[in-house]
Amino acid sequence: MNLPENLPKAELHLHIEGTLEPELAFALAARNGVDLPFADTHELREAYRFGDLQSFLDLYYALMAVLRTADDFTELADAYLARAAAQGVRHAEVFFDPQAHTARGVPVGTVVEGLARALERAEERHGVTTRLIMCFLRDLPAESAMETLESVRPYLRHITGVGLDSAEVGHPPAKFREVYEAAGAMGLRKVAHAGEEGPPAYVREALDVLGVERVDHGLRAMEDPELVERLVRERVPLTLCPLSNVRLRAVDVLEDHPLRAMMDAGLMVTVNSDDPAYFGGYVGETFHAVREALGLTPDDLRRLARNSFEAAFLDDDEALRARYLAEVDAYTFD
Ligand SMILES: Nc1ncnc2[nH]cnc12
Ligand SMILES: [Zn+2]
Repeated sequence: MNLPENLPKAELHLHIEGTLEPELAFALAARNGVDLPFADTHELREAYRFGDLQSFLDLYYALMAVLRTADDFTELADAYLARAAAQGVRHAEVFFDPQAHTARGVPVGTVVEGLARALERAEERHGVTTRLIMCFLRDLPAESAMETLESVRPYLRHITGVGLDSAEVGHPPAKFREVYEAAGAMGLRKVAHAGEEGPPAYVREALDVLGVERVDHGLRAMEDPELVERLVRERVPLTLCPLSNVRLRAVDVLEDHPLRAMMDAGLMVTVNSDDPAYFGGYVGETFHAVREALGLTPDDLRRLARNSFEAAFLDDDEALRARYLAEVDAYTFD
């Protein structure tokens, strides 16, 4: 059955560590001899009530303790890709947080090679093409980000771009000017979280100082009409994550989410799942939820799916992008 939410799409805002389901967390904890401060998966799920971004990040980083070997990262990514494929994802650009692992003594090569093994066989196994994007933790010093960038030189063939995530307020994009310059010189594409909890000025800075090609979230850009006009004019893609915004209290309820208003304003928006194991749904479920809550039409959904492929880092394979766009156009809704 061709469910509307399963139409072909690209997922462009997905933290692989945020796909760690409680069941896999406990299985890896047992395998690696890691003690989790929760009795079982039920008790862990009970902890998924967040007041803001930081309260989520505290749990998100704590649970990563179970990820230790390259096989762990492969298994994590494989599980995500299987689920995503079942919900119509044809292309996934996957974020990971190297510093969250190296800080625990896991070598960056273990992380990259573990993830790359799953991503590189995903086309054959799941029918999903992939890109890998390494994110810097913005609440750590810029020097740490620069060292992290240097440390991945041996693995650059696996990495398409850099991003910026973690606690936003108080850590403006400009803090990472030199790091992004260096990343650009290494041929890496650039994105950054901005305007999730931070002000519209952070979105401008991400564009003007870091030179990002897409803005992750960008929600608070809506407070600044001039910025909106610019984002429309320059067709800057915004990778929205509506379920995340509700769970982290950026919006009260999904019905209040500005997605529809952003589309109406002419913004190039995409819909993504962010950290699906924590926020109540993968991207298909997210499409379903926004369709119900905001009354999106089949044409709206098709627009979102087209945007996702247009915003994807597929410039090295325009024929593939064209094929994906044709798949969106050919998809019929039940
Ligand atoms: N939504 C989010 N914002 C900032 N950092 C993150 N890391 C994982 N998910 C994140
Ligand atoms: Zn995110």
